[in-house]
Amino acid sequence: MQYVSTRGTAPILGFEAVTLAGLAADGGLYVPETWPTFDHDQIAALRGKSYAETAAIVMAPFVGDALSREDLHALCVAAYGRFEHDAVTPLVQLDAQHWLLELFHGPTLAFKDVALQLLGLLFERFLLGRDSHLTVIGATSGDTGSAAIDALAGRAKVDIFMLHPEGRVSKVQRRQMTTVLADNVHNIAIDGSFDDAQALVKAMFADRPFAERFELSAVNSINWARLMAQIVYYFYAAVRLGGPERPVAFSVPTGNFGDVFAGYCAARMGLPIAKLIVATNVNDILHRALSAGDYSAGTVTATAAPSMDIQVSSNFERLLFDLHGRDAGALCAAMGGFDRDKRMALTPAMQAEAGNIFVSARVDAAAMTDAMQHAATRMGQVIDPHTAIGLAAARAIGLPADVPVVTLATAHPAKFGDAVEQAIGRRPELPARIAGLFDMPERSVSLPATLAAVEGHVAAHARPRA
Ligand SMILES: Cc1ncc(COP(=O)(O)O)c(C=O)c1O
Ligand SMILES: N[C@@H](CCOP(=O)(O)O)C(=O)O
Repeated sequence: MQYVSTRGTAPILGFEAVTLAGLAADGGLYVPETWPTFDHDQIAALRGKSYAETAAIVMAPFVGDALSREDLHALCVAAYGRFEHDAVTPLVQLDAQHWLLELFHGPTLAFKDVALQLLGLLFERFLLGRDSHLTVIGATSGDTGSAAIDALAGRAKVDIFMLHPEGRVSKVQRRQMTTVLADNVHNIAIDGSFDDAQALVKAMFADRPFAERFELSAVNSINWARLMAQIVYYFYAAVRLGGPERPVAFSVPTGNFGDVFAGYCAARMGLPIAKLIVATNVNDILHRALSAGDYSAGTVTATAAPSMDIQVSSNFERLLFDLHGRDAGALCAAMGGFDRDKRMALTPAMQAEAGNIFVSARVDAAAMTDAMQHAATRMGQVIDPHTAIGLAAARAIGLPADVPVVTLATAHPAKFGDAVEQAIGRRPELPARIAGLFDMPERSVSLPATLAAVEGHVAAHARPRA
């Protein structure tokens, strides 16, 4: 499998190189040159397979000859061995039509572990025997940071610099990052929003001498390997609910458009998906884009679902690439306009094409609270604010009763204890794996959200290419 950049001028790469590269050198995002497909029988054959087996089968076409089948399976067994549920991503039935897909049984209690536990192992494998040292740069609104730090802490050939918006992540999220004191972990609290942090990451990649000197790589969903690993749980859940015979819908709490784009990839690969519900909070650029063609960024509003407080969603570019007929020139012009004006109009034809698979809903604070209360009192489930947004959207969209609707439960409620307590009057207990978090010392530096300040800090602490 080869990978092409959405901007069309970066080198075409294989899986190993694309994993280590993160962002493409032309500022674009890598996507598979063609979508591999699974036919009805291949999907049906996934029934009864373990999560690790399913993962190895679904990811094999993307990995190509970069790893043998046995090696890929062994890495999946190791990555998912750290999850606390035998099913890795279990389904919980809520009522006759609705299910939760619990993605938070990994080490840091959010769906990010599903991809990042594997990515940490892939980095290690691909760096083996190379005279190379990666400098991983990441931006987080809370969950990617903790999951990436857990996956990379102490690894000899990687340093990780993680930027989070100061004061805009939950206390548990912050401490999951800042209490990891391994020498190769560098936490940076920036004076700005997640969008500012993400823009700084992209600016560091765009500074090619800097990017090459420090061998930059990415752990955000700009890295194709992140999305690839997230495709698996769509297959895993769908076959458990009657797929491929019965199409299943998924409701996805959405910020950077990575998780729901993984669902789109699954659909492109042949998985019968009835609809992908893009659930946003009041930071609703994606809802406006999909429902009215208005892709225009406003200012970020801080909410009780901070991991979705995003206006400029990186992975939307991957969808736009397909909506532009994979014409990189047209996409570059559109993205150039968006960078300049902070707005882009989707044509009616693009809206119609996206509407074949996506539908969207905007969930405000009251509807989110209502969903948390409804889940707790009527369904016996304590859910986190992000999951609540997915569930509220699933109920608001109202798909036909014979379509099973799976809401992705993206984080454990204990990560957002204050918000959960405020909504349902009871605080979720901290799970054992993070019980000591509030007794541990923290390490982080605060920096202004400027390229000079952040590059200066990275340069002072990273290991440049020999
Ligand atoms: C708990 C949680 N839910 C939902 C999201 C949104 O996912 P995505 O950014 O892939 O759209 C995030 C952040 O990525 C998150 O941390
Ligand atoms: N919500 C995310 C934001 C970064 O998203 P990513 O999927 O691109 O890494 C977070 O929790 O950090």
